Amino acid sequence: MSDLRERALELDAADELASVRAEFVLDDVVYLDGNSLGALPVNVPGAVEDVVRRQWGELRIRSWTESGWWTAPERIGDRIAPLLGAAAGQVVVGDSTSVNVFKALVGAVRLAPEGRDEILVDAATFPTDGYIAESAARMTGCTVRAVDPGAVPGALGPRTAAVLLNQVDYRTGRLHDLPALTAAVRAAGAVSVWDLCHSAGALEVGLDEHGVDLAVGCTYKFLNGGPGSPAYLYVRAEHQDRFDSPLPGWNSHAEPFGMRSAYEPADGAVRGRVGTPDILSMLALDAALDVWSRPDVSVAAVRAKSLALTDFFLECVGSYVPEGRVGVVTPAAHAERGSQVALRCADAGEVMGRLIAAGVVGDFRAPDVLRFGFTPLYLGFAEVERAARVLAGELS
Ligand SMILES: Cc1ncc(COP(=O)(O)O)c(C=O)c1O
Ligand SMILES: Nc1c(O)cccc1C(=O)C[C@H](N)C(=O)O
Repeated sequence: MSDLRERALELDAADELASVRAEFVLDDVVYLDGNSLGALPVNVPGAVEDVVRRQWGELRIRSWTESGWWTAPERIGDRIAPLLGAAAGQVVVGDSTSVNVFKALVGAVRLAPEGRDEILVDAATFPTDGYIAESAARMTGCTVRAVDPGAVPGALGPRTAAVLLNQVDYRTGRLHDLPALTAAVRAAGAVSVWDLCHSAGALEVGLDEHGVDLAVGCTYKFLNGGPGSPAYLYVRAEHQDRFDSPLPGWNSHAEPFGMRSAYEPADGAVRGRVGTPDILSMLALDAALDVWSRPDVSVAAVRAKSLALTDFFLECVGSYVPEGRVGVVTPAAHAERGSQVALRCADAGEVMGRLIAAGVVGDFRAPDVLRFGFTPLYLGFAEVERAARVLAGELS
């Protein structure tokens, strides 16, 4: 047996999260795409069946109160909050990430001091954030400036109203310095908005500790909520009274069943709601979050294993893949690495097609990136070694 295979077995034997894999439905495919769609937790089908057959089928309308449907957005928000380093009462679940980017960014400009008219946006952002920033800017009389996150401190000025950044870049896997960038935005008197899609459930975020103003993220990646599961919005407690949502629906009204024509916003995280929550998806997510209640599962343990997995993958790639065949895009420094590894090669699209056919699932991001996501809750080191070995075979 090769040294790396032997070491993988030792690492698996010492892995304190190894038993968590049994909480997920998996097969012998090496699944390195949990940064796009997380795997199915075993308890979700039964939970969804109960929601459909009993709560909807038998209780029908009574479930809005008796099954807690009406308050599910803020209750599940409070379950996600500790994973983001947020105290209760600041996170609400609902709508897509795109919609929450819109609420957060327009809300951020409205929170900013009068007269500020520029929004800074991560130049490499996932496209939806950039499109929405343009529209939010048109609505609020701002202009958008695209900047590399590292250049944000130098770009901040008296005109900056809001800054929209990703904690982890979806393509490169680079982890940006959320504490330092948030502090710089705050010092400039502007309002920070973070997209946590590729960091929540994979690493510590520390929203409260680092003074983040607003944040959004999806739940179908490292939180394993299922395809299209609802996103979340964080509004820092100190801003909630002044948070002016651009989508004030009846669900965020102080008295929704008063059916009044005049809008009066609810207090707290509820102010981020819009319309009727997507209960089936939301309660699938609720069940998916149960894994975080295990005493052996914590964000710190997940982050430690994530770094060990990505370190080991990079070592295996370095050892198996012919020199110069791929470039490593993801930073080597732990402080700059999310929970994915991106490799660059000219024929990445075809290579990924062959890799998937060979039982190793990652994804391809145009024009030339092979992207591999590492979900520590269900991945083992032997799988990582196998993925690198199969990849090397497809590359030679
Ligand atoms: C960083 C980032 N933001 C936003 C989105 C899109 O969010 P949604 O399709 O849930 O609106 C994604 C992925 O789809 C993403 O990676
Ligand atoms: N949200 C997705 C979808 O609805 C279909 C396919 C993929 C996705 C993704 O999540 C893409 C992902 N945000 C990315 O980082 O590329």
